[in-house]
Amino acid sequence: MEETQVRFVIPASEAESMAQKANLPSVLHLLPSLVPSAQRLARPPISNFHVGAVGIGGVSGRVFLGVNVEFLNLPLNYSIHAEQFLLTNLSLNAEPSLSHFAVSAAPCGHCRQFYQELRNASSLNVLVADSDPPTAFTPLSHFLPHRFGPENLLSKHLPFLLEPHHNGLSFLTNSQPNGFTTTTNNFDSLRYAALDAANKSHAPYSGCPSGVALIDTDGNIHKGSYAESAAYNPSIGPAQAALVAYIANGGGHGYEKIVAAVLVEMESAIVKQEHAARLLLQTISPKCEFKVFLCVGGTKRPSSI
Ligand SMILES: O=c1ccn([C@H]2C[C@H](O)[C@@H](CO)O2)c(=O)[nH]1
Ligand SMILES: [Zn+2]
Repeated sequence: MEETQVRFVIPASEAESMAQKANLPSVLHLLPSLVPSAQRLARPPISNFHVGAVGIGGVSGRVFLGVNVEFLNLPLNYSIHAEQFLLTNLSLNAEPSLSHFAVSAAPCGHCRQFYQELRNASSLNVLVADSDPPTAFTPLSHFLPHRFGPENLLSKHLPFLLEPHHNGLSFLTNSQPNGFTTTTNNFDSLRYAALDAANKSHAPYSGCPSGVALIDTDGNIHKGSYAESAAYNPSIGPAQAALVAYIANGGGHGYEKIVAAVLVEMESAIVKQEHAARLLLQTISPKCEFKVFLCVGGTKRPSSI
């Protein structure tokens, strides 16, 4: 597969014709064949270990890519695993479920845990493409038996990760901080994009949803929603999620093009993203102007829509 053909989201019809052209019986067979192309899109300047994950949306049949992303000069736990990138990519494209994915190396324990957030976690099919011939698709429950997951903490009637919901957040009146002098004239769009991302955030454990929106020098906005794990630590922060969008939307090789960022989180939040998000964004793009807007509303348990 030529690299130029591969994007982070492949429409279902295109995936089908790619499978046909490659003489593959179905799009499921295409997933492992795209793994090497995904690996080439990874950004691991610390490990130089390229991980690629390729999954198929359970509803649309679109094919989604995920790659690992590491950040120089930051602690390792700011990194994004390819499997986390993949789920974030589905989320930002409003794909409500994942049925199969292929990945270049066995998913680590942290990723096995993160995938427990999906309603179909046990029957999600995983193919590890590092052996020749590759192993067959195998249910995630094989990789993580006796799991800890959302059911340990929450009712199963609540929306799971990727399932549509709205957190009911809105801005405090006069929430524009004094002295915010963004050089972009799309500032209001940035603020509302971050609010939209916060409203889509999956934060049922803390009740503290949040979202980040970035703007680049071309005026493109990239937004990401905070997504929690029942086991807390595998959660993905809103700035990481927005960087997934930046990369998946074809943002440049580096991050210097990111000129401004807005975080929206709740005034009453007991889990705050502000410091971690600022540290991440200003480390990778030192000139990035970073502001926080507080919001109110929301319920501890998001409502399904
Ligand atoms: O399940 C895994 C395990 C590791 N990595 C990445 C994280 C880091 O960037 C590099 C080395 O661990 O590989 C993943 O993307 N997925
Ligand atoms: Zn992992």
